Amino acid sequence: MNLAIKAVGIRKSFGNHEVLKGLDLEVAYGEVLCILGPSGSGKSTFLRCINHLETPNGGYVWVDGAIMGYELSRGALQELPIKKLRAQQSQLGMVFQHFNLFAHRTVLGNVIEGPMVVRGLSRAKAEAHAMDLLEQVGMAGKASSYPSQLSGGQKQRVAIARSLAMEPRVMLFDEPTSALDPELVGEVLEVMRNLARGGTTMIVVTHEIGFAREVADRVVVMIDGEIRETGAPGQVLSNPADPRVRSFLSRVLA
Ligand SMILES: Nc1ncnc2c1ncn2[C@@H]1O[C@H](COP(=O)(O)OP(=O)(O)OP(=O)(O)O)[C@@H](O)[C@H]1O
Repeated sequence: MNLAIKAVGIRKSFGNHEVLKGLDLEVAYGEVLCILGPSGSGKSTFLRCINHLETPNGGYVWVDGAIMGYELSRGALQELPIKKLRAQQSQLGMVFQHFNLFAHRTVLGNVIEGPMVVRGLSRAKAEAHAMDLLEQVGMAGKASSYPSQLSGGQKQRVAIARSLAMEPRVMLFDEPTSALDPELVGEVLEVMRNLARGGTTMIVVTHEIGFAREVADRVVVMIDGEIRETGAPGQVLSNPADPRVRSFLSRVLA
């Protein structure tokens, strides 16, 4: 069986600033991987390179065995035209720190938009599926509300349902709780915990060490554009081998 994600030698620079210094990562289907690390270590950039929201300057990413951003044409790799790239990207659900909901659409309208436009589902099918997903994230009762009528935690739960509606192979979360008031963090983590229990493949960039300890199958710690440590949460979080990882964790766990 293919890996869900395989990334090899991912490099990314902005001007002279080398943000990612050749990262390798493999994620199996059903796995939950949490990426931790200090602010500015390149976690978000890595996630954005995985789904080609940023084009890496070096290295390749495979999603279910297909190389992201390229196709083989006459024996050579050619960059994908934008339409094909968008189709590939839709295999990766992305949940951002800021929810990016359409303000002028209802909750239901937000969730059915992608499946109707991109997957070509009928309104009735898209609506039935969306209501199931809204039920799953505890938001079915707000289907006809507008985003401005929701709390941050509720908006993020809708954003998660909207990503799931595209039936992605992998869900990517980029600090999904860091813009939330502390009392709203728990409800979003609970939805993510349930997804993980249900077997969803997930890569989660997070500062929530407790969530990583409890839910992750594997934890990766990035420092200064490199993966410095990877392993089971118990081992990485309690007994890291790398001194810089030890120092980062002792700061955040203090
Ligand atoms: N589009 C961009 N243009 C220029 N520099 C960028 C861009 N995106 C990210 N960077 C820089 O890359 C570095 C890594 O940023 P990134 O957001 O990936 O870090 P992070 O580990 O996710 O940080 P945080 O935990 O604070 O979100 C930072 O120095 C940032 O300023």
